[in-house]
Amino acid sequence: MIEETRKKTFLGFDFSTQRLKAVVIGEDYVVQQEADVEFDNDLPEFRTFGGVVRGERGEVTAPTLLWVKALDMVMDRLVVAGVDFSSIEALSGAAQQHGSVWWAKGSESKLSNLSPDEFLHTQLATAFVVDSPVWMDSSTTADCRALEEAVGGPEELAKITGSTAYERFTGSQIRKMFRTRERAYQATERISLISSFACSLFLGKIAPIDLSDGSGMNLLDIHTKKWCEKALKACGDDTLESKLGAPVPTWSVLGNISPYFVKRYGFKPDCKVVAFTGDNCSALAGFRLRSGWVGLSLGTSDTLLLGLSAPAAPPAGHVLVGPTEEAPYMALLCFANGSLTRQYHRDRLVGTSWDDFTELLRATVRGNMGYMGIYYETAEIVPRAGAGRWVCEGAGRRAERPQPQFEARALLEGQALARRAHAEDMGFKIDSSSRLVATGGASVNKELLQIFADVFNTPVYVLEEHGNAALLGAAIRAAEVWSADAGVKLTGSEPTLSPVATPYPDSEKIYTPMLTRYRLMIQDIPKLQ
Ligand SMILES: Nc1ncnc2c1ncn2[C@@H]1O[C@H](COP(=O)(O)OP(=O)(O)O)[C@@H](O)[C@H]1O
Ligand SMILES: O=C(CO)[C@@H](O)[C@H](O)COP(=O)(O)O
Repeated sequence: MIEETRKKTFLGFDFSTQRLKAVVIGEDYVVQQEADVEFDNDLPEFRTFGGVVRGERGEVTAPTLLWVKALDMVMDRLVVAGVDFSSIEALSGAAQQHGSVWWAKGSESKLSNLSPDEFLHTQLATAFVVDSPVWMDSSTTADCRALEEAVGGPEELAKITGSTAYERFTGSQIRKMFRTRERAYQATERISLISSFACSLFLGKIAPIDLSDGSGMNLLDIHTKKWCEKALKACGDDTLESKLGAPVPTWSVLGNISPYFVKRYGFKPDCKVVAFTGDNCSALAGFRLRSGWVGLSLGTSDTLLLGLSAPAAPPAGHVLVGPTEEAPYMALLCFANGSLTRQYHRDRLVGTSWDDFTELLRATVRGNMGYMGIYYETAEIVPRAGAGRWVCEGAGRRAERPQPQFEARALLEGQALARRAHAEDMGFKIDSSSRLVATGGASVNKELLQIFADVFNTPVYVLEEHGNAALLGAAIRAAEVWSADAGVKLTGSEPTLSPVATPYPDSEKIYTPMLTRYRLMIQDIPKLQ
């Protein structure tokens, strides 16, 4: 490795559900500038709520052009923040997982001939055949069952692809498009994940899908790291493989940045674009979790993540190819009712202030005098269930009109109990070396993290450097992949973890019986088939 003195910086993006974030780090991995664009408020013309548009039968989509316009906007905000684009050696990114982008015929040629004098969104206005189905979509149950059957059953599909069929996974979404909108399918030149779509904008051509995010499709053989032929055949026609392109390791340098960015923003022509990946994969790369540590992403979804050394087929949740060479595989468990559900009930119970919600929580005790609740404002992924609310008192009776303070705690304790119960079903074991490492928008809420610490009976940490591990992970991956590729040593080191919540000594006594009650409660919830 050589040491160089010229200033080197790295750029990371996170195209998550509700906003687009960007960060510039130095070669010491210290954050230098950042910017973000919130879809609902900054781009109201797309009429999204929480970054998405909901249909009547579980369809959840986002207008693809919204993300392109958000990129135009975030780039301008980085300019205003004083970013010197000429010092950026490499960039990478993360994006919400599973969602698909349907590129119209001729769009790759548009991507490679962009005029630097105009915004991306005006030039790509006709580049997408349909809006993008996203991870909250629950409209493909029939396609999931058909995919499982075609591959030899749910266990076989899980053995091959790391997961039984899930509605939001891209394979069943593609199958639904092929089955119900065949003209749109046929008019499609390429299908990207949201991560590889975002990467394509920087690369000036369609970027390959990376193996880690590609494992969230139910189409990839996570052992051979190639598309599973039977799964492809079940989801589309013989053009599907070429529509997807061959997947690549997440740590690949895909090429130099497109001339559009060089001319419009002053990037160096040899600034490298490193493959983009899923936000949870990127968070895992940002966390550097040790054995026994679990990542807890509290973004729009609540997601639990852990690194694995081998691709064990999970009884619940998903196994993905890992995002770095050090983390060959990862396990993931995703709950759809995360921040937006907390936010909805905060608004209902006290209005728009998190401080007022905290006051409400403080009027209750840990264990909530027996009140427990399960609140789904959107179809839940784990367990598979439709929207609904189930609140009961200590004696197990349905609580008819619980006071707002009991509801506030029942919501948060119910969520944490669900995370623990289903993590245990996935094989997660708690011992004295366990830790939760939290990230995402809600990880600033100390009371919420205290509830997680108590329910898991495990200390909770956060990253000192940044509250968004997916975003920081994207910039660090750009730096590390560039460093290995260029043979140039960087000074950055492991992120620092700070403790934010420690379990009280009586936590186990309070929450173990509640865990049993949670398991009984979910048996009575009508499941989606
Ligand atoms: N103080 C807080 N307490 C709890 N949740 C919060 C707080 N501040 C922000 N949030 C939640 O963070 C969410 C956004 O998190 P973020 O990680 O940006 O989402 P995503 O990455 O999915 O777009 C919002 O929906 C909001 O409810
Ligand atoms: O579907 C999943 C993971 O399987 C979600 O976690 C999405 O990746 C959305 O992420 P956030 O926007 O909630 O971070």
